[in-house]
Amino acid sequence: MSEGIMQANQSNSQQMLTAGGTKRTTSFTPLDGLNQTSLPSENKQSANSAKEHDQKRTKVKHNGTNKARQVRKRNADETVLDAVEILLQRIWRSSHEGASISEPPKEFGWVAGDMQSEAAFCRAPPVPAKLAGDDVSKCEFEAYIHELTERGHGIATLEDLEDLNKLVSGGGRPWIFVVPFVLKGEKVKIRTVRHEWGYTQSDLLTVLDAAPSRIEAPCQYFGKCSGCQLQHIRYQDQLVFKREMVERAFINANPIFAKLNIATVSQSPLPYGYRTKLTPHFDIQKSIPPEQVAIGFNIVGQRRVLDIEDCIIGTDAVRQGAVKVRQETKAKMVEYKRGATLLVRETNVSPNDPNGDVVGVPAAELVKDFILDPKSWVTDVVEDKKFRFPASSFFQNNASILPSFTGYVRDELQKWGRQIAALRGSGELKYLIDAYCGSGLFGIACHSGFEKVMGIEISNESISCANNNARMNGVNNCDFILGDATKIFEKVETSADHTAVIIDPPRKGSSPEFLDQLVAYGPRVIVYIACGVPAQAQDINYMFSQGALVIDGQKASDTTSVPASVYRIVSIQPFDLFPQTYHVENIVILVRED
Ligand SMILES: C[S@@+](CC[C@H](N)C(=O)[O-])C[C@H]1O[C@@H](n2cnc3c(N)ncnc32)[C@H](O)[C@@H]1O
Repeated sequence: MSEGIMQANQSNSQQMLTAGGTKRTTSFTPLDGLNQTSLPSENKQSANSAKEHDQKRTKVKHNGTNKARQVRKRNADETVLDAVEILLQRIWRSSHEGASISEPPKEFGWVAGDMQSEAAFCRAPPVPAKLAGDDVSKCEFEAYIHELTERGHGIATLEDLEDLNKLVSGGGRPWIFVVPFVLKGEKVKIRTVRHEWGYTQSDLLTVLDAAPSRIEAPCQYFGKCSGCQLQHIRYQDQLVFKREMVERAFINANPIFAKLNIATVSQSPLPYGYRTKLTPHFDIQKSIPPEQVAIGFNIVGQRRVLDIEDCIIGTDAVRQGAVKVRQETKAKMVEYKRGATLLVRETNVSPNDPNGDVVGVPAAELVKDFILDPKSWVTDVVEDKKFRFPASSFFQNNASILPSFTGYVRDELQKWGRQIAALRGSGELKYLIDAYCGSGLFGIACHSGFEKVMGIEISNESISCANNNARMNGVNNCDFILGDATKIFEKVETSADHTAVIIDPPRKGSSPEFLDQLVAYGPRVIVYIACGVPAQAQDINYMFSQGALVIDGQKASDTTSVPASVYRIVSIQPFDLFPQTYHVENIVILVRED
């Protein structure tokens, strides 16, 4: 077995796809069944777990703004339905501005809140005649892109904007096509793939009228590889898109969140060459000779692997490592009985001795290298601090943005500490809780100025890293403990008046159990960091529904709870940790009202 193997992949019996090596222009060669609304397996898993979590949250206590979503149908991609809803609502409202009716009529379909009825979906949209037969695939149309989903897929109709306005303002509904790699305002040629509930998946054939923010994607695999979705969009416009997506996630959670002010997305210093970790993989199939096995990433919407020689979002060190592990693995492919996932991770080593101890070497003197063994240790550098952790465990993957990311949290904590002290005389922040602390990144980066930092984390391995990292950096006021985040409140002895809490849960968000205890404890400041913004927005809406959050001076009208503490949101700052992909990290700061 290669030292770079993390885990066996499930092999499948599909045919191998020969990698396309040509640079993409505005014409696309559609892969059979290519569409982005079928999620790559990793995303699908996280989407599923987020859904389970949402349901739990909804069951426990929920404001109910998204009730309708529970009844939406099996295969439909929620993000598509959301984007369609937003598009149709926008058009309908703009054409009825000033009119006495403020809501679309009920016959309008799911837009009018008639989402409980499956019939509403099927009734309204006229399926184009060409698509009405049994075989809906491979019909070609010219279509117009009016909106993007939160994953960057285009929502297209056969009507241009003017005709769409006429149709929708008259209460009609267009048929919807979902198309990858397009931009708002573009006219494109598409080929249909299959029907889903309320829309038709399609491939992009040609861009007929390109949007001004369209650029040539620099990666030869873009459009086939499932890793990146936004390379065809100018970087500054990717940031605009991501800000809109954060806004949309919050408004989806509760329309009152339209009142929130979301800052411009803080950009990554490196839009390419930023990823400090890559996990190429391969499948073994009897029908494929070992020398032809593809090593790379999944093809968009499929479980087949695309052979990828180089991934340009990787750092230089990671790209070198990827070339090496690929060569080594190909050379002994004949030995593999099953597929596997390979790991390449950037690390920092002593300039004089790459295998030597880094503990005594100042962070600024370390140099970049790569490692391939999941059991070996990585050293990452963030500002003047070193962080060590096993190569297979979690750490933020964009080192170029981490100084401004952690620096922002530290500056905000200090700023609010000063403001609270100025207002209350002696109310400064003295204690910090770092919940879901991983290997101690935020607790250690923000420790100065606090008397004590306490972290909690469910992974045994990460918690021992966190304590070692504090020691290695000469940080003496941190104590990281093993446990479920919900247990932290049993152990906290510090006064809530002097305490700030950072929470940085996994993509599925936190839990009502944690949030209830957080509000009952009532720290002065809460910093909520999230890579799963929809789940974060749901968590914040949960606080709102419990009466623990005021928005623009307003409390949830239907709450009967009397919370122990009430917060207001003082900032929402997204950070682009994942350029070229639809992912975004978001930091919400809440300050207790007194
Ligand atoms: C998004 S990571 C953040 C880690 C850390 N804050 C960082 O930035 O490096 C989420 C962390 O939460 C941990 N975690 C997941 N569920 C947890 C739970 N119920 N209680 C405590 N920690 C949990 C995971 O092991 C993971 O380290």
